[in-house]
Amino acid sequence: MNCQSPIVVALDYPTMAQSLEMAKRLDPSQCRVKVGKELFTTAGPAILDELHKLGFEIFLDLKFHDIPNTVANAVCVAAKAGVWMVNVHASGGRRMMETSANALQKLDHKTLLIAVTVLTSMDQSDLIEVGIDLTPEQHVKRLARLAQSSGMDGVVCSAQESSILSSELGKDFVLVTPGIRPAGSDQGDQKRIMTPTQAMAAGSHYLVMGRPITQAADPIAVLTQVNRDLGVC
Ligand SMILES: O=C(O)c1cc(=O)[nH]c(=O)n1[C@@H]1O[C@H](COP(=O)(O)O)[C@@H](O)[C@H]1O
Repeated sequence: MNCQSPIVVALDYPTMAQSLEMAKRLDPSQCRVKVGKELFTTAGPAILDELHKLGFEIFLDLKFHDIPNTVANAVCVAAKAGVWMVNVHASGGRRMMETSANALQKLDHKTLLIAVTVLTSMDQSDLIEVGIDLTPEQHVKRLARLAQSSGMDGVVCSAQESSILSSELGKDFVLVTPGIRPAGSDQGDQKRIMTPTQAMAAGSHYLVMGRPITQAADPIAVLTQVNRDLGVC
């Protein structure tokens, strides 16, 4: 399915049934979907088959962070399952990312390999508590440069960093941005947020949206409006 929309809907549900109920209301030409830790832990790899059968491209968001051998093998299993995108934590370091990128290159699968920089739920005070005396933007830049030179296709960052990363790392380096909130929607636990239109103008390639769509009274209306505002679909 060739999807023109940059929206990736986060299917953060506690059961496979609930996630499939939402997926069946969505149209794979209007969005991609993300399977994260909650859904994968309850449903296992079977959820990937079910969503593929419905025609969706899938971002498998398990944020792998472990020794190089373990992460590279996990990334390859994900690629063989046919997912469109998979992610690891950039803070796992160069050898972890390079080993994963090299292992993936040997396969015949075109899965995008993306590194998480600084979680969008974190601000400067959270970084200080874990021993990082940099602003979120400085730390994102450092990790994104490391990710790029380690062979990653792109990074997960907040849209607040998209503009600077786009100009420093080039327009082809994929920027996946969660923490997307249409004007007036609940911020929840996200700290570094932007609206969909602002995020695209800043240089984001893909916008991850969960609760603003999945918890809405009419999820399809929200998705349709966002796509319309962005001039796609
Ligand atoms: O890798 C991610 O997808 C991710 C990284 C990050 O820094 N922040 C972040 O929110 N996410 C994911 O993006 C989704 C955001 O969901 P909402 O806050 O409900 O829109 C969740 O599924 C998070 O797990």
